[in-house]
Amino acid sequence: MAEVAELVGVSVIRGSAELLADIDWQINESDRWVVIGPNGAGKTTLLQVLGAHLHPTGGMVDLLGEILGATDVFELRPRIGMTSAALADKVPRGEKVTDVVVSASYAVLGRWREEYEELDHERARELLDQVGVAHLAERTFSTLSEGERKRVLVARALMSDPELLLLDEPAAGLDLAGRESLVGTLSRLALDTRAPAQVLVTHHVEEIPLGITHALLLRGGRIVASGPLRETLTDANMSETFGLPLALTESDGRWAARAVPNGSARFTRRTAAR
Ligand SMILES: Nc1ncnc2c1ncn2[C@@H]1O[C@H](COP(=O)(O)OP(=O)(O)OP(=O)(O)O)[C@@H](O)[C@H]1O
Repeated sequence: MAEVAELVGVSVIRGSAELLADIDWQINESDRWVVIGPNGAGKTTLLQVLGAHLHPTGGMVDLLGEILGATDVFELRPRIGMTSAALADKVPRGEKVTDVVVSASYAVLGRWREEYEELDHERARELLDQVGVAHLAERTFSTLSEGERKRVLVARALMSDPELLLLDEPAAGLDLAGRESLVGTLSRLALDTRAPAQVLVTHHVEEIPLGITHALLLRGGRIVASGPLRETLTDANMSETFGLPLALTESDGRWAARAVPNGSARFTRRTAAR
């Protein structure tokens, strides 16, 4: 099984704040990971490291066979597809949807003087079709709804045929119908054996698409648990991650979580016993 990324003892420190500590993680070609954790857990920081946008303070990061710090990140980044709210904010006003997608071939945002081949445009249209927004290709990105923008950014992330796909809270801010529809699209992507290795960040187990194989739970910059999805996504691990007694249920591959009423005494006993 080919390895896509390996992190050994990774830490990120800013001033006196430890954003990430002791992160050991291996991602293989066929893996589809979900990273779950509360606000401020370090999820986005971890994704920034995986996207070669942030160099860690300590430890070793091997991305697609290249060691961060000893490789040209500008050659590495196009091999990694990424979506995030920060990226959406950087799309220039007035940018056409099809150009938001096609410009990913050069790992730039905002078309300027690059010359694209007709094949690139064809691929952009195919990808927009794959995520269900082909009809919006000629629209201006800033006129799209939140859900439509998220889909366009997934198409953009796939444009360079990446070997690793990073999705930072792809369903955040969507209404129920929008979330379910996007989770359906992401499920097809996760289940597609030809698709690249994937890492999806979320706060909510309800947003885990079908096809996700592994979970990494993060709290305070440290891994609480990581491994195959069903072994990792347990009541005990999730309760520790969110600091709240939680009960999880799974039905047909979709997950839900709720706080356990009067569960605090049980939770306190269990965590105190560690
Ligand atoms: N430059 C910085 N200096 C100090 N602290 C920082 C810096 N950048 C981020 N942080 C802190 O690091 C922590 C982790 O941030 P990060 O954005 O990775 O968390 P997250 O899990 O993605 O959070 P959220 O779910 O709220 O998006 C937060 O407490 C944040 O305030």
